[in-house]
Amino acid sequence: MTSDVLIIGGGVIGLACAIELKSRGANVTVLCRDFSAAASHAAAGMLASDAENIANEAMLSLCWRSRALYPEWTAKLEKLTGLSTGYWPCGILAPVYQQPETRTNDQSPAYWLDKSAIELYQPGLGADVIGGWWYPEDGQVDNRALAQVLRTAAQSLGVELKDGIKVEAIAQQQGQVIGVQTNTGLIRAAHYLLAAGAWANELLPLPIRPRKGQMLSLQVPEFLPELPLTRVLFGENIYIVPRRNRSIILGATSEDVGFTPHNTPGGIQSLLQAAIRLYPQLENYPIQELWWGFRPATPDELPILGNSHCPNLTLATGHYRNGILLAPVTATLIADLICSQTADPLLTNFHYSRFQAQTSTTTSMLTNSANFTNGNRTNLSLPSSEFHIQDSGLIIAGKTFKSRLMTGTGKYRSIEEMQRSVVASGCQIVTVAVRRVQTKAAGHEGLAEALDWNKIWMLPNTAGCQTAEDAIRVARLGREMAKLLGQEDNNFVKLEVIPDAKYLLPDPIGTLQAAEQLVKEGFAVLPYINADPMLAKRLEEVGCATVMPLAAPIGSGQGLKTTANIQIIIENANIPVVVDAGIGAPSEASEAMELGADALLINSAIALAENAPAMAYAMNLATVAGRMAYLAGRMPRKDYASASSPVTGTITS
Ligand SMILES: Cc1cc2nc3c(=O)[nH]c(=O)nc-3n(C[C@H](O)[C@H](O)[C@H](O)COP(=O)(O)OP(=O)(O)OC[C@H]3O[C@@H](n4cnc5c(N)ncnc54)[C@H](O)[C@@H]3O)c2cc1C
Ligand SMILES: CC(=O)[C@@H](O)[C@H](O)COP(=O)(O)O
Repeated sequence: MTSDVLIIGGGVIGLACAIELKSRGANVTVLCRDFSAAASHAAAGMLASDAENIANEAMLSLCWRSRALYPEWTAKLEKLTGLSTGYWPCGILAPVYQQPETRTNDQSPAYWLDKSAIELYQPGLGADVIGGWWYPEDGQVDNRALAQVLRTAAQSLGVELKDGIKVEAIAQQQGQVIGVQTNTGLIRAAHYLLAAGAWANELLPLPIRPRKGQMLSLQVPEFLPELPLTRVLFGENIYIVPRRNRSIILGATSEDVGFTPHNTPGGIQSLLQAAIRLYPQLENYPIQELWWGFRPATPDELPILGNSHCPNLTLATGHYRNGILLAPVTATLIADLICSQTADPLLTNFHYSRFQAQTSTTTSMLTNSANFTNGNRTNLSLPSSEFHIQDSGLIIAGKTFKSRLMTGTGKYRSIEEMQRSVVASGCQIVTVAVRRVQTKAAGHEGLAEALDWNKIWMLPNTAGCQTAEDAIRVARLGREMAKLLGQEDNNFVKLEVIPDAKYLLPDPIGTLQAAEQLVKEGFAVLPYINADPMLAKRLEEVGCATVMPLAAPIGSGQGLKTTANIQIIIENANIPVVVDAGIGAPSEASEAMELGADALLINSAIALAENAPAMAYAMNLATVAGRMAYLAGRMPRKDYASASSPVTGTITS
């Protein structure tokens, strides 16, 4: 199937664009990994152009234009589907506890209400509220209802919606996108739109980071026949959004913790405290639901809209706190651009190139991997090819690494050999056995000082721990060790719980127990496991940052002995799968990457090679080659031969 426009991402932005493009005559397909795992479902749905006090003029214009489109846009969608979006131009009231400074943006219609006026406007506010701003033009939409309406509308218009499809890479050739590599194969279109929200930088090196927000909802008690709140309350570190269906949404925290899942007691407590201070009677309302989501944040907090470095790829992402509000205007501007090549002047303010000094979207995966040198140049001479496939690199717990090969530090004949091998491997993550460094075990003296931790990310591991308790303790020591070596924000731990000395096979139960505890303590946990798909899923569910299934026992060099199970793990994982242990040769490293592993951890095969740095270099190339081959898409296996040259036109006697 080839469509005119293929959209990556089915949040409100992808769906709103799909509908607009379809209504202008395009054939549209939307690929989405999971329609409900989206910021669009997690949001509060405020349309807060004025209450947000936006200082950037272009952004303010964009927000105003979008808010102005809302009544007609939602009316059309509701007519088409017969469903309600919950659009409610209810205004936003922003109570304050201290005399406010002047507003950054004095162009918005905003009215100051003193204490007595605000009490009349909204009875029941906290006693220490001294007044507040009233923004009559702002409002809200029920974002979950809106997402459902958008899906229904898209379907009824004939947009092809494909759920459960993960785009793994954007394939490019000669400056054009030639297809997207997915978990179900390569899919092609004439034009592509990237609308993958907080996950966009898994596909292109755009500076988008997830900004987690925790939320909860309460229910208006039955003994209150009327809604106690009929407008949004926008307070300090809290907003309270009353829905017409008697839910009251409270949000939201703003946390820079990567894609760490779950609600936390601290997060929910801070919301409840702020909400009760602002509107005390909420204290007694029943709690309905808790959830969290990831805002797609850019460094300047403005979206990335418009053309990309490829003429047939358009960008609509990075909407951060205002994506629900900005959906209609984004759809209009993007459809103008794709269908009529008309670029609204406003778009220049949101072009990706404003970040170009910090990030290059045209660097290829080959170039990235080959040139990464930990500060020392390796002598890699890979061909600079324009037939590369864009690959953003490996993302673990919100941190991006260009290299997909991790190495260890043990078993080398000398520190100097280890240093040269680490450089030749091109790796950016090196795992270190916390216990051995702490006890200065043979071969580990001076190890911590031997590598430049400004350039290499330390992955402390719990090698030598036989129980969950032991591993938890050593993980905490590891975090301190990383801090001491200058990596203040390093919360990574490679979790190994290994009671068995002969095969060094990990204890699945101890690993799961330790992982659960360490995730609660804020660690990014990378558990070493047997290649067990069920265990991998459970570890993902408790919030691990990766899973690290073994290819074969540690140090055995037996190669990929667990292929079938690793394949299942890869198929089902939403977190990176790092094949760890047992790889003996570059062909095996490549094979694991060809299967779709996100990364490899290789120690013994490098350290025990006759020429360790040369083997490290070979493993580097094999990792890149395997990844590239995976992204390029292997030809299907066939039972019979099929001639490579044409069978017609031969000379017959
Ligand atoms: C707690 C919270 C409160 C918020 N409150 C508000 C608010 O009150 N008002 C407001 O205007 N905005 C709010 N926002 C922001 C708003 O939700 C987002 O800006 C908006 O939803 C972004 O929409 P999107 O479609 O770009 O991304 P998303 O809604 O995140 O959708 C992206 C989709 O792409 C899919 N995807 C990602 N990668 C791939 C891939 N490789 N292959 C296939 N599919 C992929 C994901 O599964 C997802 O379904 C809030 C956000 C949060 C988290
Ligand atoms: C260093 C480390 O973490 C190893 O325990 C890892 O499992 C790699 O195994 P190989 O040594 O078999 O590559």
